[in-house]
Amino acid sequence: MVYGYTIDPHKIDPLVSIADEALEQFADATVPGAWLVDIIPALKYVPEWMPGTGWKQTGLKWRAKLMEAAGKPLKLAQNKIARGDRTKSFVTEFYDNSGDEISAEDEAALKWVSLSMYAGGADTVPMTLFPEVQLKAREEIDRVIGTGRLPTYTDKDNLPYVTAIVTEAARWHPVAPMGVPRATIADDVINGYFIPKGAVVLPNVWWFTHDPAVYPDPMKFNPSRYLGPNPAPDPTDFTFGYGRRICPGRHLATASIWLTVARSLAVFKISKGLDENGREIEPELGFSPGIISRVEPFKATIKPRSPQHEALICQVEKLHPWEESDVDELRKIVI
Ligand code: HEM
Repeated sequence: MVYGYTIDPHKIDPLVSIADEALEQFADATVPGAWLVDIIPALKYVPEWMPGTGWKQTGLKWRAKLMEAAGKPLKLAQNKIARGDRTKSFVTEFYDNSGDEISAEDEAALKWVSLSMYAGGADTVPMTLFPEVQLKAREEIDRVIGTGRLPTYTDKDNLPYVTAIVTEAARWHPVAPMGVPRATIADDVINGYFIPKGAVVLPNVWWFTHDPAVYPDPMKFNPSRYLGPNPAPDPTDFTFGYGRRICPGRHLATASIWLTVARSLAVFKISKGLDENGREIEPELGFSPGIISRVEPFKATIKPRSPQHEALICQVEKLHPWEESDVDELRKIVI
C-alpha cells in the first residue's frame, strides 16, 4: 500500500525484518530518561574515543538501520516508477500528484512519511488470556455472519461486540502508553506545580486508560464496558494522540485491526500454548518499555476452528493469489 512492495510470503521477508528492527530500536531510543544526552544535550560534543561513550556507537548503528529502513523501499518504488510500473501505492500517488521531478525537500518528506506509514501498526489481542471474550465474539460472528464466509468491513455495524474488542484492546494496552513528548510553549502552573516554558511533558496515556473511576477493574479485558445504555468513554479519543499532531493513520489502523480481529476470531480457535508434556502454559503478561510498547511474546496455540473454517482460510489464498515478491530487487539496493 505504501511502496507497492510485494513481500515474500513463504520466508522471513527482509523489508519486514528491517522495519521491525528499526522500530524496536526506535522504541529503545525513546525510553524517557534512558539516554543522558537527551537530558544534557551538550554531551553530543563528547568525542567518540572517550571511555563511556558507547551510546554514540549505538546511536550511529541505529541511525544506519533507520536510514536503511527509510531509504531502501523508497528506492525500490522509485526504480519501479522509472521502469513505467505505476502500480497504485502511496509513493506512485505522490509522484502522480507532484510530477516526476520532485525537490530534495519533497523527497525527504516522502521518505519519512512513507516510513511512518509503513511502520505504524499494532499488536493483536491476547485472546489466550480472556477465553470468555473469544467465545462471546465467536457467538456473535456465527449468529450474524454464519460460517460460510469471512466477515467484511461492511459487517462492522452488525458486530458491536467485535468492535468493542478492538476498542478495549486500545485501552487495555495502549500502543503509545506515554504518548509522544511535547514541550510547553509558555510558563504555567497546574495544581500548584510550576511548569516552565520549554519543559518536556509526557502525557500519561496509560493512566487515562486505567483510571478505575472511568474504567472500573481496569486490568480486566472487558469489551462489554462500551455496550449498553452507559458505555465507557472511547479510549481511541486519546490513544492516537490529540491536537494538530494526532495520528493521521488512526482510521486506517482501526479499520485494519477490526478486519484482522473479526476474521481471526471467525476462523481460529486461540488457546494457551502447550509445554513438551502437552500441559497448558499459563501466559505471563509483560509489556516492553518505550514510546511504542508491545505485549511481550508468549506461547499460544492457534488452530482453525473446524475443517469448514480451514477451507475458508484456504479460500483467501485462491481469491487473492500471492504475487511475485520484490525481495530479490530489494536485496540489491544499497543505502
Ligand atoms: C494502532 C495503531 C496506531 C496507533 C496506536 C498510533 C498512535 C499514534 C500516536 C499516539 C501518535 C502521536 C500523536 C501525537 O503526537 O499526539 C501517532 C503519530 C503518527 N502516526 Fe500513528 N498510530 C497507529 C497507526 C498508524 C498508522 C497505520 C499510520 C500510517 C498509515 C500512522 C501514522 C502516523 C504518523 C505519520 C504520525 C505522526 C504525525 C505527526 O507527528 O504529525 N499511525 N500515532
